[in-house]
Amino acid sequence: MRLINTITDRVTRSVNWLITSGCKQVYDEDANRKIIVINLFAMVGMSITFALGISAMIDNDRVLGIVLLSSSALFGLCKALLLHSKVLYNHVLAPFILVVSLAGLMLYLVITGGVANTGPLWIYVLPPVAMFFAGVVYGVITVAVFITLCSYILFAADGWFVVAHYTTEFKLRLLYSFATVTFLSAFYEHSRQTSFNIVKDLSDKFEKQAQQDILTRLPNRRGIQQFIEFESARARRQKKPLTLILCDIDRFKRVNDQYGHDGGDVVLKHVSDLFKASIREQDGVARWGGEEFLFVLPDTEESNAVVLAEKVRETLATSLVELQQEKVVITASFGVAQIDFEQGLDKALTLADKALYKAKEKGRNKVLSASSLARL
Ligand SMILES: Nc1nc2c(ncn2[C@@H]2O[C@H](COP(=O)(O)OP(=O)(O)OP(=O)(O)O)[C@@H](O)[C@H]2O)c(=O)[nH]1
Repeated sequence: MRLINTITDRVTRSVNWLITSGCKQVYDEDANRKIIVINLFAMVGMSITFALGISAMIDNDRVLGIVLLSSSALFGLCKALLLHSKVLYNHVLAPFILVVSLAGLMLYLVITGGVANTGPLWIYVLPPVAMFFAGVVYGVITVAVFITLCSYILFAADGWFVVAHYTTEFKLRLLYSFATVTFLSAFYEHSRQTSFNIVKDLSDKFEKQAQQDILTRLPNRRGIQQFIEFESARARRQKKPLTLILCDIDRFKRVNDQYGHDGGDVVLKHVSDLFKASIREQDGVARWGGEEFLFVLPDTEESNAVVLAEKVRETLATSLVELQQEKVVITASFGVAQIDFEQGLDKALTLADKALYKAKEKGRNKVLSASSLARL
């Protein structure tokens, strides 16, 4: 049983690796989905053309055999390109080779008729594949070039170029039906792309909303998380300091009790606007909880963060907020802690929280740093 599980697990992982090679996190979902289809198409195309090529060779049809085996090799090349993530633009190069080799193979089948004149039946594969891999514009251009070449080969060059014999009705209907399939494929791909873009825009909008606090327009806890992780990684890599300031509005419950929830919201907006205006472009500030805010200050030592917190504290305390025709003084307390990368982010947050608690304890409207706690 364990052996079967191990084998199933290995097979699943190998198949997964084979069909997802070339996918990258930096590409959007649609691009990665295309890469998976390219992988599948290249593998299926490589296998089928290889089998047909060997069969043609056995039947002594050397030219068809060589063409099919060459196509198989080109499909294999697409797969190999996707396996090598270091090849630049491999996700563009692979579908290009795939579409061009497919078009070449289809032209060959039209010219020679393939097996018993059934070759042209395969050309309907080209429009949906070209549209999907190259997009509507390049797909239509590719298919237009293909139809032009086909028309020339079937009509103008007839007699010396086309090896297979087709009736004029067959040739005309082949081109009409091919043009119809092309139109339908372009229409389908355009609708698919449009629907994808609408869904993506909506999903981006919802994602943004989920990361932003509606009242203050500041990032919320979830929204600042990515920024903290990114800046932590950068600070650790570049051996630069990164400091956090946790801030809590003083006696906010009283504001709510006295001026109502709407009055409290006005204060939250006032404080947020003031915080946003106080930081540098590279800094981040978020609404961490109800009346709690978190500043993330890259390339800043704890002592410098204390200076900034002092400045913000003083500006807030001196900028009065108008609530029900009254000018109200709003103050806040601040806890500052530099991240020690040996101890991690959570430890710095705990220290900042402790410093903030101490600042409240010492009478509020104060700034305290984590390192000053030891001296208290
Ligand atoms: N208006 C408003 N109030 C909120 C919001 N989120 C949290 N609050 C209120 O904020 C208040 C926080 O009160 P406490 O945690 O007791 O703290 P405090 O009154 O600020 O006292 P200290 O922190 O000790 O100075 C609570 O009454 C919450 O209901 C919000 O979005 N809008």
